[in-house]
Amino acid sequence: IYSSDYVVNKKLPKLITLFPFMSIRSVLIPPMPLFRHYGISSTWSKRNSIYRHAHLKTIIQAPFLYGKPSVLTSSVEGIRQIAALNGGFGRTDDANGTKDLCLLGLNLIGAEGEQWRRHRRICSPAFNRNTYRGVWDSTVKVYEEMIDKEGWDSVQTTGVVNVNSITHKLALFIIAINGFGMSMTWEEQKRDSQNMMTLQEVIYMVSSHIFERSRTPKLLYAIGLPFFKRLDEAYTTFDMVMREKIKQREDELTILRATPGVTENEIGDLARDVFGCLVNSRMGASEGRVSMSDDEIISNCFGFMFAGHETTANTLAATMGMLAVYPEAQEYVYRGIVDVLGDREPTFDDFDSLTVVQACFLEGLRMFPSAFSLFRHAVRDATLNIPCADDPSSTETIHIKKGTSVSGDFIGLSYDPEVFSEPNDFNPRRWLEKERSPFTDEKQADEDPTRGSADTIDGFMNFSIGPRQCIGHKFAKIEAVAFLTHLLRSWRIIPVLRPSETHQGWRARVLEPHFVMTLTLGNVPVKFTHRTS
Ligand code: HEM
Repeated sequence: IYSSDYVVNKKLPKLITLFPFMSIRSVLIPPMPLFRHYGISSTWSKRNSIYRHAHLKTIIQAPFLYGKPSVLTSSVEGIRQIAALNGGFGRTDDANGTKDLCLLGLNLIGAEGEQWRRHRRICSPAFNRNTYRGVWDSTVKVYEEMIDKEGWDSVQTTGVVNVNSITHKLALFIIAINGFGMSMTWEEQKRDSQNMMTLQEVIYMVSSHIFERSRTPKLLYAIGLPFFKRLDEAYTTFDMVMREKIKQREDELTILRATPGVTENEIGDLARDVFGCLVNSRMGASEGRVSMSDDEIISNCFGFMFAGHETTANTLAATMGMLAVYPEAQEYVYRGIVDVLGDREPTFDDFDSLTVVQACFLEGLRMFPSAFSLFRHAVRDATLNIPCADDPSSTETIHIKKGTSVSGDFIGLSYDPEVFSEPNDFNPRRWLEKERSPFTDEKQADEDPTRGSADTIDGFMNFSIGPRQCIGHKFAKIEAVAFLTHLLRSWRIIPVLRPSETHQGWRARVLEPHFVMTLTLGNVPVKFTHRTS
């Protein structure tokens, strides 16, 4: 069933399953390994082991009850090839949910070909130093508000805190502030006298029910079920607020542009966030620049919310969870922060020097790749040339028929011991090979001219690679580094253990993700103890 119509190489090892890993049935039906149904979390539960016998680190996943066979690869070269723009693999597909993300109009995530190029050309300049400074500053502001409103400033130890709820709120706020130009406060807002949803509720609702919105038949709205009424209200309000914001920002920019003597820098200041840059890009359209419609601006902001909220929040929660499991790594990161800052407050300009915090976040992302798979399908008959695992100097060509799904497995890659030694250990130091380790001789470390960069490790792709690489990767890193630096310099993260539970036992119980569109963590219970206590 799988060799002739889809994948041509019969030699590839096949993992026979009941359904495809990535299918609605895999999400809905709990795993039953006895019946060869492993569920959507298969690549996590098997980590790298499914490739152990595959001499190409590439297998065919062959469902026998329902669905088409697909190719799954954790090979660095394989993932590079499927991520390339002209390699014969496309992203947008009904099956992988990208089309749902265009429910408000075309955007960067859902576009292909020339349309994608246009969106990327307009969106890329919006991720600039001004925006990043805004991301840092707003993260610090939200952090300070959190400390104040949660009452942490008057205690030495907090009660049990679910880290995940903090990081989700933080990440959503930072996207709303910098992606849509909205203002958000940590304290819950109150509804007005007409009981209209607050802006926070609107944003929560819109960001967490994308698939319900795109896949539910209109009839359910017509019946007037309360949930769908609220969903409708949220989406309608979101659309209205965004249109008003576009108009308002456009008016401000028009006035500024018409003022004699105003420099491009001053205009840039007003277009200070991603949203402002998208609006501003349109103002130059008459000068021959490419531009976007209102719908496309709104849809792109919506896309940033989807792409940047859960991913950043889950990675931050996982990183903090791992820091709780590995207190010595936490002390290492703390000492790295003190090395850079001493007693003074961190600023955006410290970002490049805070390599140890960057490393900590990258290590969290390696161990929990929130975007866990690179979904592609062959848009024509295509080939992959993959080095053999047992002899990397020889390659094998895999022929793939048009229409076959091909996934890059970031979990398999991240836990491949040939790419990351001791992959089950949380080890931020691996990103800073040349960084001073606490055990290195002081003088020798100071003389090392290459010290100090959290460079990416060859083979790390959890922000993807190639032309469609995550446009928000630096946005996410800056947000994470600003938050973790502030938190870790004042607080120790301690896991809330059950009686006689070990740190590793806590890790196995708590840091076990579940999967929908992203790799997601549940409740991550910790305590924070002030470092002065
Ligand atoms: C830890 C956080 C993040 C992770 C792990 C992550 C991961 C990824 C990955 C793997 C892709 C490529 C998907 C593919 O090629 O099919 C991607 C694309 C994308 N990401 Fe992120 N992302 C993160 C944060 C963000 C943030 C904060 C934003 C926006 C503010 C963002 C916006 C996007 C967009 C718009 C794309 C599509 C780019 C294109 O197709 O040209 N991401 N992300």
